Amino acid sequence: MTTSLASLAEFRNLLRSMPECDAEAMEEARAHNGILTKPPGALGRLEDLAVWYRGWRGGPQVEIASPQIIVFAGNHGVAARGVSAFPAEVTAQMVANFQHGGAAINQIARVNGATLDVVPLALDKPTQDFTVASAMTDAELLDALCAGWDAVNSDADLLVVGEMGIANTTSAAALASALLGGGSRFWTGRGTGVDDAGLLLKTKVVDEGVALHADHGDGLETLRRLGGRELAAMAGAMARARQLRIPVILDGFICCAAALCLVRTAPGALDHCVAGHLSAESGHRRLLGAMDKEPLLELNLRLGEGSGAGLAIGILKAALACHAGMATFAEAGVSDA
Ligand SMILES: Cc1cc2ncn([C@H]3O[C@H](COP(=O)(O)O)[C@@H](O)[C@H]3O)c2cc1C
Ligand SMILES: O=C(O)c1cccnc1
Repeated sequence: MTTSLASLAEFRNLLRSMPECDAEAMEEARAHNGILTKPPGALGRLEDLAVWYRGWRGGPQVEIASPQIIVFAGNHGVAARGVSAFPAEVTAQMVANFQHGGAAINQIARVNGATLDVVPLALDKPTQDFTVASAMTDAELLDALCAGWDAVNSDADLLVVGEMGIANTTSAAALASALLGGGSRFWTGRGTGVDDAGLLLKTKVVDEGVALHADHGDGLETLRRLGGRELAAMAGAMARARQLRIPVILDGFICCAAALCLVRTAPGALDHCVAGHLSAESGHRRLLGAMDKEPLLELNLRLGEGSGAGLAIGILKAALACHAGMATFAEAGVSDA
């Protein structure tokens, strides 16, 4: 089945008419939490996660059996400005590493029972340097959104989207700065580990991009101007997951910058997403705050690839396993309060 989007206008329309969560399934899940053999609320956020998950899946499904992780890779024209501690060729080299099973995300996917798909996006054709032009044309943005949209497995019951793209923390900082304001230095972090001089240069580059492209449209148009193919593909995949009622775990700063573009195009577009972790990239806490998301984990990761979200799959699986597998007070013969 081909599911590709015909136009950016179609994507915008779809985003504004996405399915909502099933209030009845949520109510049922809440009531079920209340009769399990534990003090009320004692499983904390695990209880909320079970309610949220069941609300998005609807119906009686109570276990997570088929999580999918997709890593999208893209190259950035702005890398030529020297904003990363690593050279641009690392993007393609890491794609090969993902394909051979040698990256962090391969191990995290395996131990959490998730499939891992790797989708390189025109790696030999970097986006335009956003300090001189729009990163992508309309057609390039649409292609990348479609790549994300089409990569989602409709049989998956949970989705994590990750990325690989040297210089993409610069792009993510520019998106956050353009869409949320507050000044580029609030959003610009060290990424792969630039030194103080590198951070200064990176902040200046973000400033230049924002000066050229801010206030020129909605989240999607900002994504076209300041984003990258892998960010757009992540956005396309998150939107497709919403259409399929597949809950999504958000990863770090870059994934969240892509997500921000969706919610700045259609409010409510991220209601099916939960924040997997707090990245050590400096702007992430503020970015999560702007999206009203509370991270599940804080492990000082600053990697991307979907790593923090991939780790949170285990938390969500445990939440659903408790919800479905625990005995009720009546079943276990345990005295109720
Ligand atoms: C070997 C290696 C593996 C990675 N895996 C994820 N990233 C992460 O680092 C990059 C963003 O940082 P910056 O904006 O500073 O380039 C992205 O590719 C991101 O996924 C990696 C980076 C490197 C070097
Ligand atoms: O938080 C992230 O996604 C991140 C941070 C640093 C480098 N790469 C990714």
